[in-house]
Amino acid sequence: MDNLRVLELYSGIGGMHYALKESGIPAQVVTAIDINTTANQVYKHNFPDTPLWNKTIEGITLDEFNKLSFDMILMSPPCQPFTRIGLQGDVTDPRTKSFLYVLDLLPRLQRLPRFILLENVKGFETSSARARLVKTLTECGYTFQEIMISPISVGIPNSRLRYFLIAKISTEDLNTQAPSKILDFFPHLAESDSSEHPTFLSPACQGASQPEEGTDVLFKLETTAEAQRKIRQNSNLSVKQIKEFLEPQMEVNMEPYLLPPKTLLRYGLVLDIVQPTCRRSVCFTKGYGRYVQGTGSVLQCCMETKIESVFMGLDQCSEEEKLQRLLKLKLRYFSPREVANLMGFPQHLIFPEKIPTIQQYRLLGNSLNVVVVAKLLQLLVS
Ligand SMILES: C[S@@+](CC[C@H](N)C(=O)[O-])C[C@H]1O[C@@H](n2cnc3c(N)ncnc32)[C@H](O)[C@@H]1O
Repeated sequence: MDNLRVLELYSGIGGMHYALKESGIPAQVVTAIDINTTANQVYKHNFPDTPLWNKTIEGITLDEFNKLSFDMILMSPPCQPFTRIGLQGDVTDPRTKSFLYVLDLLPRLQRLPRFILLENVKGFETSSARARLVKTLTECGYTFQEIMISPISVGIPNSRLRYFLIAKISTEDLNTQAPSKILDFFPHLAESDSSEHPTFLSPACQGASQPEEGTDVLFKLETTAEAQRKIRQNSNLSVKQIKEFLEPQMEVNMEPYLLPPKTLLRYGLVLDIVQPTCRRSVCFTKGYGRYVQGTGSVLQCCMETKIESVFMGLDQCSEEEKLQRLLKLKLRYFSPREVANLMGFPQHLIFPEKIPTIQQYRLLGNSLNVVVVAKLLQLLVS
């Protein structure tokens, strides 16, 4: 396959670019676009040779897009209009404007890109923006699959349930498209008769129910409850332990990351605490390190202290005793490098020194799981 020309919209720190590299697909990002100057500094630092436009997407003309002549669009539009805890402004939220512009532009491009991958939060799947996306893709002749997936399903002990849509231009009669169903597991890619049309089958399906002969199996999937149960079972077995994602030097350098007494006293009972041997952690959001509740897990570093002995009757303790007990656990934040590890970023993602830790968490919290996207890209382009 020739090098694909890829347009990376809403590029942030380049999560999509890393996923593209990780996927092994021969490709080059011809342009990345984002308006966040801090994210752009990080992007530029790590991908100095990629043209990066510090512009609003809706300010770029059809002509400018046509000149880029791209085969693939990778994009993570702003998610605030769709988050369950937000106002859910959806298409009326000004932050959706640029995405609507992209949808408006797509049918008018001189040449439709062959592939599209979109990432967004849970909540997007029920939005009007998603309905418009699906309508546009259908009208343009794309076949697509929607998947809601978390890194746990690729063996990474971190929750980050996200909506993904992968779309491929199709010459098929649109009426024969597979009915749209949002999958909640990772389809496995099976050998396909035609290199043009991959077959997506669950492991449970392989060797069992083969696709009907002669069917276009672009996004044909085994979705029985039994198959899904087996996949979950299998994937749980292979989830790695948190310790595989930790930085060795943090053992001697954890002081700046320890939770301060005030935080322990105020939020001790609502912390999500994990140990190095755990096979789970909660999603790291952009507020990690600044806010405590619901922004990400914290790590217990002193394993001699039993967690039950700390929390048993804690709410009846005096403030002083409460603090003494909690301090014994040596709770710390994950470092940005460790968060990046749990999000599948390679070691060579470097934050320029001038980017403060809190900003690094912020940028990572806005980004995506690289391994999950890489696997989706392989599914899409194989
Ligand atoms: C969910 S984040 C995407 C993060 C990215 N995928 C990454 O790996 O870091 C959305 C990004 O869209 C950018 N953005 C929002 N509105 C924009 C617009 N109108 N034009 C260009 N970029 C925009 C934000 O600055 C932010 O970096």
